[in-house]
Amino acid sequence: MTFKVNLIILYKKLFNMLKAIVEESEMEKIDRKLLRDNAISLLLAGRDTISSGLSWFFWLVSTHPFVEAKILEEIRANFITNEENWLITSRLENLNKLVYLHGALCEALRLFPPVPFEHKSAVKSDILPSGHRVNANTMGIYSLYSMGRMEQIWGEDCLEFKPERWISEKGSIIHIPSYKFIAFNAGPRSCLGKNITFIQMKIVAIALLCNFQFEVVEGHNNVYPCVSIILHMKHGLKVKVTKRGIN
Ligand code: HEM
Repeated sequence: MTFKVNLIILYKKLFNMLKAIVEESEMEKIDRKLLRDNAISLLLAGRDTISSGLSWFFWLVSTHPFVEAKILEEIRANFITNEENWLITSRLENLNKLVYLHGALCEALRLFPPVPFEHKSAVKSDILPSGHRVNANTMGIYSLYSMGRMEQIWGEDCLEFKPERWISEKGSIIHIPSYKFIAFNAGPRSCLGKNITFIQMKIVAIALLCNFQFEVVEGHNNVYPCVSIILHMKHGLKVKVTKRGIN
């Protein structure tokens, strides 16, 4: 399918970039192993995370018809949508126009962060703003899942799926600091693939939403996360898929 080809092209570009960096550097002789390991970690880091994020995104969209309609309206307004031409969508400047879709993706990642918990260790003993003392090497585990749903952080409507939360009055995306929107972690070891994630998720979302409608199968009410390193759906997502044309 076209979107699969697009992702392969993206990864090929990524691999060639890494190759060029190694070839151009003085360390040319090193380490094809370094190159291999970096390419593999980029591929692995972006596989289950994106698929989990997309599953929750499609579930949220299919259960919020108003949001789905607005996403489709935005795609319709910004793209030529016949199949031959849809490759055009993979251009960055075109994807950047999809502000509402961007907001919907951020909102899905806020409510269902594919990496649901994280840890940090204290280099030396310290006192947290809360007054709690931590000793050197103490490991603190924190829940990205809970942080995405806290009223103190996101306000009274923190449990609602509201792409509008991310959009300013002027219609542009509101920048939210990574210590608040924590799905990609914050600080020195945060996700290197954040930007490419949005490109990939947008391409898949456009390709699927333009061509198909997804309805959660009646009676499949047990959609909730399983506790694991990646926030998969415990019982998967059963959907009825119907073909549609966007025009
Ligand atoms: C929805 C998609 C994604 C989410 C939610 C996500 C989230 C995260 C998080 C929370 C971390 C920190 C992990 C830790 O501290 O142990 C991380 C690290 C990382 N991510 Fe992602 N990620 C996503 C997609 C991607 C993609 C597509 C790539 C690459 C193509 C990628 C590459 C990396 C790499 C290389 C690191 C390690 C950074 C470091 O340790 O310095 N990620 N990601």
